[in-house]
Amino acid sequence: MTASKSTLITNIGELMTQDPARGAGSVLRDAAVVIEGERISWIGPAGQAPQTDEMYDAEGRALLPGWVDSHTHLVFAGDRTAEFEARMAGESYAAGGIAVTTGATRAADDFDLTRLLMGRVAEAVAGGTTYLETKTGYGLDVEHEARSARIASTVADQVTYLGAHLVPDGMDADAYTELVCGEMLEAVRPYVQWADVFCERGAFNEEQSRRVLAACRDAGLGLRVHGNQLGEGPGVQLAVEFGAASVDHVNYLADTDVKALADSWSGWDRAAGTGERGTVATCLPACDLSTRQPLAPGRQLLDAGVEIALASNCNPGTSYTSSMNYCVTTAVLQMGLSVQEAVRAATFAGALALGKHVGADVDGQRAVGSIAVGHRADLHLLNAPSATHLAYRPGMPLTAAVWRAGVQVR
Ligand SMILES: N=CN[C@@H](CCC(=O)O)C(=O)O
Ligand SMILES: [Zn+2]
Repeated sequence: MTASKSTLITNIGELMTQDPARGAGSVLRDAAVVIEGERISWIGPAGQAPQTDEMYDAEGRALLPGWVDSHTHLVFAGDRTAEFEARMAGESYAAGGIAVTTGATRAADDFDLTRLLMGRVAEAVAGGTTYLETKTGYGLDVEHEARSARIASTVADQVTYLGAHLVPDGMDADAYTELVCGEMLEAVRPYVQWADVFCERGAFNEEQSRRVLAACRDAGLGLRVHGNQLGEGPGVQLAVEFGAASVDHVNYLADTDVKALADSWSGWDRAAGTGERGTVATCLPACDLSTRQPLAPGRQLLDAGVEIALASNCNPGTSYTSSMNYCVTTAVLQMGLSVQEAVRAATFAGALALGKHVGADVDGQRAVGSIAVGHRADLHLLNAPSATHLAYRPGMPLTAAVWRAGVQVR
């Protein structure tokens, strides 16, 4: 066996590790990092760095963990510009638009769907995303959900089954829910790690959502929920009750929802990043802006003790961007998060939402979302001396270089 190539990234002006184990030392100055193969093998002061095969001079710029985008819908064909234009002219978002994308997705062949997905992942990676979840949900029959799951599994790091995205036109909601929990679940099962349900007015009600979550849990899948996007509803409570890893959107929360989420984290030490984890509240600010919904109450949730993640929700209906830089910028400028909090939400907490946050070699896969020895070498070099520039210089092209599993991909 040949030894892995080692690369020293040195002269890092600000190294934001997002490793809670480092406590107050989680931001290092004049630092260096060594990558060996796909993993991080050393972190420390630049002056004490070991000899390596190769060297990369960061020229005093800031190095962060690569973004972990824990919520995307990238397996689709077609275009919804007209719907977006109507929304900008005053229409509100409704779940029914999903049917338009379903028609176009079913009509695309495997080659085109794969090409479109790969192009979108490449865009995300070029923007600093190094670990990415994506969902089915634009197939909505057994054949096309299974095909979406299979194609997604060849490109994304993790795949979520979202057969329960919309009841297809002409189908009875209960009969469709039955299909989602039975034959469709069996067909996608080899390709997916997670299941999700769009628990919302116009999509799946509480009872149907409960059936989907129970069936998918019994099939051994991890759970996530689209909840409380368009109004208050049962999504958050269901997610907590089922021990879902994440509930996403969380725009309209009753006090009891915030309490349920906070209670799920009562055994967790946020500063140390250890303990019994709860249900992450995943905020999707790009979606909130594109649908003109109030931004999710990220500040309130953090203050209540909830771990919040930021994700792009890249999809053709409500959020046609995979820019995590943009999500972080918005979280700081408009949601009241500090830069540290926003970066943590888009890295460490994203990994938490996908179960990939602690230790190395969890289930044979390395942890992501923080820069620590043994973790996957997923790194994002900014074209700026500090992460603060993400909010200070909104919209600027701040991604200078990206390493994904140890390979420089940009
Ligand atoms: N809310 C449900 N699903 C997507 C939107 C899907 C669509 O409109 O195509 C979301 O997360 O926003
Ligand atoms: Zn979504």
